[in-house]
Amino acid sequence: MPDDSAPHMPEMAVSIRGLVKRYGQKGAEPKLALDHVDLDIPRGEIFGLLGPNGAGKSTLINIMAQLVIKTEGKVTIWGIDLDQDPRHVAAAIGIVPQELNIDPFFTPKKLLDLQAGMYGVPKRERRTMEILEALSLADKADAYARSLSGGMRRRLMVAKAMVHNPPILVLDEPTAGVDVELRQQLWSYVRKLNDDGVTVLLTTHYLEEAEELCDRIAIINHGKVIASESKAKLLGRIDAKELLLTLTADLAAIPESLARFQPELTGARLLKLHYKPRQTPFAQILNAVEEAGLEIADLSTVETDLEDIFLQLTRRSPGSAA
Ligand SMILES: Nc1ncnc2c1ncn2[C@@H]1O[C@H](COP(=O)(O)OP(=O)(O)OP(=O)(O)O)[C@@H](O)[C@H]1O
Repeated sequence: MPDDSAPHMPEMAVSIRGLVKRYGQKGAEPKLALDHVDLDIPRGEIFGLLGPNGAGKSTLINIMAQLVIKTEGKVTIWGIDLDQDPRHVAAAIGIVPQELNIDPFFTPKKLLDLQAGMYGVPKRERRTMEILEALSLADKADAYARSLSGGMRRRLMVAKAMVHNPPILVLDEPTAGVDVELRQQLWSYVRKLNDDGVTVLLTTHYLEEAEELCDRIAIINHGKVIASESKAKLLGRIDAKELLLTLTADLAAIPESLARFQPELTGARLLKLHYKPRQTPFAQILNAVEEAGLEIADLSTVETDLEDIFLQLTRRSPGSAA
């Protein structure tokens, strides 16, 4: 695990300024995939990068992984400028790609050894078994990779990305197409690595994953970062809640006096009201319901979730088709 006691630990694990990527296309205008992106990922956090398909997430990650060459801008990883010292940048970062490209005839132990060799980790400093243990793969250390389950293969990809002990781990869609149980397992591994001091950047399509796991979230759309803040702040952005009322008697028509709460009758006795908690005290709604002659048997409120915020932000952002 990264040595937390080391001096000169950067405040930001990743810092990006004015990052532009234009993909050249034969006979067509270049495709602007990243449009002056600024992004800071504080050390020690789990940071989620969200965005619709084609937003530019993979391009951003691939620039950090040095698989794609940027057009403009400055990328600093663990305090190191990508242009000045690409080799040390590569050493500071471990990437778990989306695809499970594992040679079926290697054993996990062999795979990690090869990877460590590739990164120039001296034999005596290799922690192959320690990493396999951390990812619950120790008992499969000598099994052929082809005999591993999908979940084990994914864990092996994480293990592979960690062999050179990078302080930053990047996971591209770690749980795409993965079942619920396995997703929970992977989340707990990511949390464990993070508890041990690893800064984690993950891209995801699953808003639930970001909500569950991330300290901070950036939303990218059409190559632009349209939000980047703590999860709590992001979730607090929308002042909107729903109140679900179960009434003691069937309701034929919604009383006019409740119109300001955009009421919806979702069942004979089920009434949904919308309100802005910062503007409307809860008691005011209950009074209005009582004055309208309705009797409440039960009630519950529904919080805004990341999905509402995501949809609102990506719809609002310029160039959006929605
Ligand atoms: N090699 C390329 N040549 C031309 N255009 C490309 C290339 N790679 C990506 N693009 C375009 O750049 C934009 C951003 O793509 P990118 O793959 O970074 O998006 P993404 O957010 O990762 O999407 P997804 O979630 O679908 O992987 C898209 O419009 C894509 O079509």
